Amino acid sequence: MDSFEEKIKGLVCQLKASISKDPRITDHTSPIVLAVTFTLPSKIQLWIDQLTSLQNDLFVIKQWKSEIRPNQEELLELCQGATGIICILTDSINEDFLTSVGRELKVVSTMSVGYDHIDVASCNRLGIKVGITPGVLTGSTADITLLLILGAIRRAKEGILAVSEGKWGPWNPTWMLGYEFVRKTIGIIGLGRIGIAVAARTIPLGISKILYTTRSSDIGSDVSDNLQQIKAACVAMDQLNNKMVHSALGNSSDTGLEVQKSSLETLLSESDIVVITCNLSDSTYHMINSSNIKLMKKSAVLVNSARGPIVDNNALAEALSSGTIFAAGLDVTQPEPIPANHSLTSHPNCFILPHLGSATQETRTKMAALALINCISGVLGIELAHSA
Ligand SMILES: O=CC(=O)O
Repeated sequence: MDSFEEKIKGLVCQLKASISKDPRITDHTSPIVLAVTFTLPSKIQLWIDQLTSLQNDLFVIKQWKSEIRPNQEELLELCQGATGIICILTDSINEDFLTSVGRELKVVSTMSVGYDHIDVASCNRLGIKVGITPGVLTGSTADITLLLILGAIRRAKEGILAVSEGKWGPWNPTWMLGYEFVRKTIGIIGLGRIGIAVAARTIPLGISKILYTTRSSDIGSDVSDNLQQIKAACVAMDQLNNKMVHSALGNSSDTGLEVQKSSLETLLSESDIVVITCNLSDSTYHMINSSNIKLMKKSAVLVNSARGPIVDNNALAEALSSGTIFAAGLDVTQPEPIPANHSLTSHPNCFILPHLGSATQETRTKMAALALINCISGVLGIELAHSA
């Protein structure tokens, strides 16, 4: 965070110089307008407040402060004439919006790693930069994905419901059994930063094979080597801890980890845990549909921490009801929020969280810092730290 603070400090100094009324520094005639569509985490909001106090006829900050999200008309009103916009993933930054905002717009900086809510092709055509916040949310999103995997595979939702609904009877050896990870295969659809972090988190639980799809040619031997090393370290630790007793990782001589790129079909049919961590795009919309969900094992779980529309909800609801798959864990749905009376919401085998992937104090602060850095950089015409 310190390096982010330093970076923001430097950029704010440059911005201040640019909005100073000194004619030797100021070469722009229309004011710089920053539009911020939400209230940032407190540490970063302080920077926005500081900038707000500098407002003059060369610099204006407009910020949406209400808890209720703006509708499209209100969003446009807020952003009209903006030079830079800091937005979030629920703001629809489409072509109409971009052209209506006006010609001064230089940068749209979203506080998210996903950018399916922004028409990047139109931004490129109009010369508008698009800032995103990758990297800083990898760990927290991987953590919540692991929570979903565990919640689905160990029937957490059913267990919680049984307790709250008074259906917790006497201890029963065959009641509410799930599955474990030992010698299982995890399939990661879209093995990028988050996918790799998820895979790494499942290795200590006993996973022995990772299948993956990726847009790039493959993940590279360094990533694969790192995953192998995690496995070797976990097995060594397990052997040390369990010399005389049951080994948590199963057969202690089973030290290998297979890491293989595969087709979607092979991944779906061979994996015990299928995790979606890819981007939403035209080619991944409803990628998990009624025909390919049938390829999955009856005992398999499907986890989505990427974007809701990658999974066809109806197909998933049907697969859960018919026992085609064992359970699902979702941090994202289509739509969001998913209605409380939706068939997936009430499904006992569908463990749903309300898009909490990056929701930690630390991560959201870093994301906001990066979004601010990207926005000021774009306004000043400096290369963005991370662009779409
Ligand atoms: O979903 C969260 C993000 O894209 O940052």
